[in-house]
Amino acid sequence: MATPSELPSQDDQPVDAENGDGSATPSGGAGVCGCGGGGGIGGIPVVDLAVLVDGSADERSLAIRELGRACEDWGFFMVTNHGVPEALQEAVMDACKQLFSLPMEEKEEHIHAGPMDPIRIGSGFYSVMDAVAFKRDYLKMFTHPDFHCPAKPAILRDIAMEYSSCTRVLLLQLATAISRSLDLAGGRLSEALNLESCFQILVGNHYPGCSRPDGEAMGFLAHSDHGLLTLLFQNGVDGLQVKHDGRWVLAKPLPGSFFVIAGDQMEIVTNGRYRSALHRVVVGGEQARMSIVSLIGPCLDAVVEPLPEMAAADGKGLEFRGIRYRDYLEKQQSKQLDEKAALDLVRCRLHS
Ligand SMILES: O=C(O)CCC(=O)C(=O)O
Ligand SMILES: [Fe+2]
Repeated sequence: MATPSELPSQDDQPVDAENGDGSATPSGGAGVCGCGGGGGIGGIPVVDLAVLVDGSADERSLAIRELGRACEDWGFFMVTNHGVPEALQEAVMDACKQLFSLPMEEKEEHIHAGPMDPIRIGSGFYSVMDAVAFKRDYLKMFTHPDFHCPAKPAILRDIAMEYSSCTRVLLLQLATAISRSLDLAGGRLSEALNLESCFQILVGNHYPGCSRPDGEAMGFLAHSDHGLLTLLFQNGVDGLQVKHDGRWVLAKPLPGSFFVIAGDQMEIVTNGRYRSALHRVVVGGEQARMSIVSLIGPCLDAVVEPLPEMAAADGKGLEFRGIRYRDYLEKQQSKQLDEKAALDLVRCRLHS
């Protein structure tokens, strides 16, 4: 359970990445360029996948440069025109909602699961404010290379399988473009991390609404994700915040977009050039918040270490030691969430 010091304080309030009228639009325009944000009004970068994949050669190379800047400056961006059907997103959200409302005995067998079990259902109390407890319920399921899914609700299986494969394609496309943004061949990251056998999980997060609309509390403590890339969408209730330039920024999605979050394996393999993004969830409104996460990491047996090209390129030497992703995951999952402390397990030297 979080201590009061983990609650957002007055001077820790997020900067709104929106335009003052409640809308969030890409600050640079989403036209032909693949990434419309990052400059101007300080918005979260926006990457247009259609431009990245199908644009002219010039448009693609500009989009890749801007994607690289988004990874370097934020480790967090939105992706639009991503090709994942909206109906599929709604279906997966709905199926997860059904799972959370099942009676306890229907979920029992997965509630006592350990961090490396392929299906886990749990609840985490993260904070208390004025005796009001805020809670996060979650479902975690491993979906690749082997697909696992709770038996109930029955509709979840096919939907989750489809959503998992659709979002895996998208995440692998982004990994290829990110590889290019590092001046490497498109397949370099995939080859180094054996992404053909990538580890993938789907996570459903549910933060129940609260009858005290003035209350605000942590739904999910500040952390970075353990994998390579995380894709996330929400049910229309804001709460996700990302740390940028030392300040918390409220993440407001463009309609139809996903958030993409760089994880710890991205930081290791790029030798710190693309750092994992610190993010958290602050909840407290009357409406329940839900988010659906699809995360890919390296193959569980891949030893993740800085690419030699990256270590040589910046001349600062190796920032991280190699580690098998499975070992990293086990260690990270068995510890209390503590911002980016898990990365210290593999840090060669603490940078200033
Ligand atoms: O609910 C959210 O928006 C964030 C969830 C998250 O950070 C996670 O599942 O790792
Ligand atoms: Fe996360």
